[in-house]
Amino acid sequence: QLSSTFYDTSCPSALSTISSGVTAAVAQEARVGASLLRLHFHDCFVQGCDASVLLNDTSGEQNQIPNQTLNPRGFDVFDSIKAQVEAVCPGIVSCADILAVAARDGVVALGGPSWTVALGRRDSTASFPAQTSDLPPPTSSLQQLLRAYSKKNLNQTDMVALSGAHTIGQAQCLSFNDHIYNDTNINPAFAMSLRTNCPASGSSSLAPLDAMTPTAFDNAYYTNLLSQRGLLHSDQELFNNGSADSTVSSFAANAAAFTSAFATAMVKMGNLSPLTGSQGQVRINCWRVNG
Ligand code: HEM
Ligand SMILES: [Ca+2]
Ligand SMILES: [Ca+2]
Repeated sequence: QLSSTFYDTSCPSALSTISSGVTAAVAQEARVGASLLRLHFHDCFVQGCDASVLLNDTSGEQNQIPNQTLNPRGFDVFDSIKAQVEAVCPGIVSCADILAVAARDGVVALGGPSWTVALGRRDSTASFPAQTSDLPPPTSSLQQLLRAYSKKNLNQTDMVALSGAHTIGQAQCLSFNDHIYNDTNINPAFAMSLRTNCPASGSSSLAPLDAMTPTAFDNAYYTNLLSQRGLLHSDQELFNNGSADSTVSSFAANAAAFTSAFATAMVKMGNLSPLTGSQGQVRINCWRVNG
C-alpha cells in the first residue's frame, strides 16, 4: 500500500530535492520534462512502476524497440537527481518513487497540473525485456490502444487523457514517417511541411509532438487532432470517427476537464503493480542492481 507521507520521517527533504532538480533541468532544456514523463510511462507499463526501465543490462528493456527512442538526456538528468537524493538520504528513496515524482514535477514545470504522488515503491532486481510488448507502438489502431490500456485496467477516458502527454516533447521521424507519407487522415499542409525534414524511409530527425505549443503542457494536443494534425498514426487514431472522438472534443474544448482527467489517470498509472515492503530493493545506482 503506497502512501504520500512515506518519506516524511525517513527523508523529509526527498520531495523538495527532486522538485528543485527537475525545475532546474527543465528551465535549462524544456524537453527534459517530457523525457522524464515518458520514462515513468515506459516503467509502469512494463511489469509495473519498479524502475525496471532504468536498468541498463545489455539484453534488458532499454534495448527493446519501444525504448530505443527514449531521450538519453532524460536518463542523465534522472541520474543526477538520484545522486542529489542519495546525498541527503543514502539508501532510502527508491528509483521508482523518484521517477513518479520527477514525472509529475516535469509536468508542473511546463505549466501542467499537479497531483499527489503516493510513495513507497521499491525497485526491481531484474529487467523484463519481453514485457516491453505491453507498450503500444505508434502504428497502433484505436482498438489496439484500447486493448493495451485495458490490460493495465485503464479505461478509454484514461487512455485519451494520458495520450495528452504528447502535448510536450519530440518524436523521431522513424516514428511518424509512415503517417505523413501514407495515411490519408492527415492535414495535407501539415504532412507536406513535415516531409521536408523526414524522408519516407525514416530517420532520427526530430519534430514536436505538438507543433502548436511544444513546451507547454496544455490541451493543444487535442485541438491538433480536431484538424488532423496528430503527429503519430496512433495519435490521430483517437479522433478518426471512432469511440474516442467525443472525449477528444471535450478535452479540446475544456482544458480543465483534460488536466483533471490527466491527473486522475497518472495516479492510476503510477499505482500499477508496485513492489512494496521488503520486496525488491532500494537501488543505490538506478542503472544497476545493488551488488
Ligand atoms: C497511447 C500510446 C502511446 C504511444 C503509441 C506512444 C508513442 C510514442 C512515440 C512513438 C514517441 C516518440 C518517440 C521518438 O520517436 O522519439 C513518444 C514520445 C513521447 N511520449 Fe508517448 N506514446 C503513448 C503514450 C504515452 C503516455 C501514456 C505518455 C505519458 C503519460 C507518453 C509520453 C510521451 C512523451 C512525453 C514523449 C516525448 C518524449 C521526449 O521528448 O523525450 N506517451 N510516444
Ligand atoms: Ca517497470
Ligand atoms: Ca502543448
